Amino acid sequence: MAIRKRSRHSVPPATTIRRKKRRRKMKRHIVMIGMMGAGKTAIGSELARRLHVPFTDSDAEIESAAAMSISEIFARDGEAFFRDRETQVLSRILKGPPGVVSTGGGAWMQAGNRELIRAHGLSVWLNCDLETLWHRVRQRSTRPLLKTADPKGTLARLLEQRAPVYAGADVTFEARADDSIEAAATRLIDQLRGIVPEFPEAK
Ligand SMILES: Nc1ncnc2c1ncn2[C@@H]1O[C@H](COP(=O)(O)OP(=O)(O)OP(=O)(O)O)[C@@H](O)[C@H]1O
Ligand SMILES: O=C(O)C1=C[C@@H](O)[C@@H](O)[C@H](O)C1
Ligand SMILES: [Mg+2]
Repeated sequence: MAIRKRSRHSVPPATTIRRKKRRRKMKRHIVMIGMMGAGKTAIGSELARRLHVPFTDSDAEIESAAAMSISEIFARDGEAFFRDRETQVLSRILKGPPGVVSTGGGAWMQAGNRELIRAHGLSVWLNCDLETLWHRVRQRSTRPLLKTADPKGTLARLLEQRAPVYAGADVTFEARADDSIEAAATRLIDQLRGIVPEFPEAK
């Protein structure tokens, strides 16, 4: 049987086409860090959806493992207990398949967690101003650290203490009060595309 040679202009075999269409795989996690209300969960889940990668939220994982809300865990077992669980859960998530991981607002404050995150992912600080944070968190009573006589003052103090440590993240994303979650995710994707070499194509 005669074997026909492919011309320079012929259509490539189906296998080549499939290989070209296959999505680029992320090699490391993208880890969202920052204050409560900065949008780690909201923007993180939108980012994961657009990149077609798994999304995990450390707060949600702790709550489902304990079958209790974070407020209940703080009230029954205390903050130190919660922080231990947070480290365990983060370690498990970060050793799993790469995706977008949203952390709790205090996770980056522990040196051991920062090491863990640096070993497995790219950290992204959602930098957000106090007024925007307050506007977002004041409606809901799900943040135990804000159950004080002056929650806005507490939020301001936490922001002041934490901002210099958050600033050690690999990437700083300037969260804007007037962005929608979708618009923020689009800006973040554009910013990350220039930083992450194997960045997957986004929707
Ligand atoms: N542009 C925006 N970016 C982020 N969040 C927004 C935006 N606009 C509105 N929101 C709302 O603000 C809230 C942000 O809270 P979110 O739970 O995502 O914060 P978080 O950083 O995960 O906080 P926590 O540390 O408490 O988990 C959500 O209710 C979200 O719907
Ligand atoms: O800022 C923090 O320390 C916290 C933020 C939330 O995500 C939760 O992890 C918890 O309420 C503590
Ligand atoms: Mg969250």
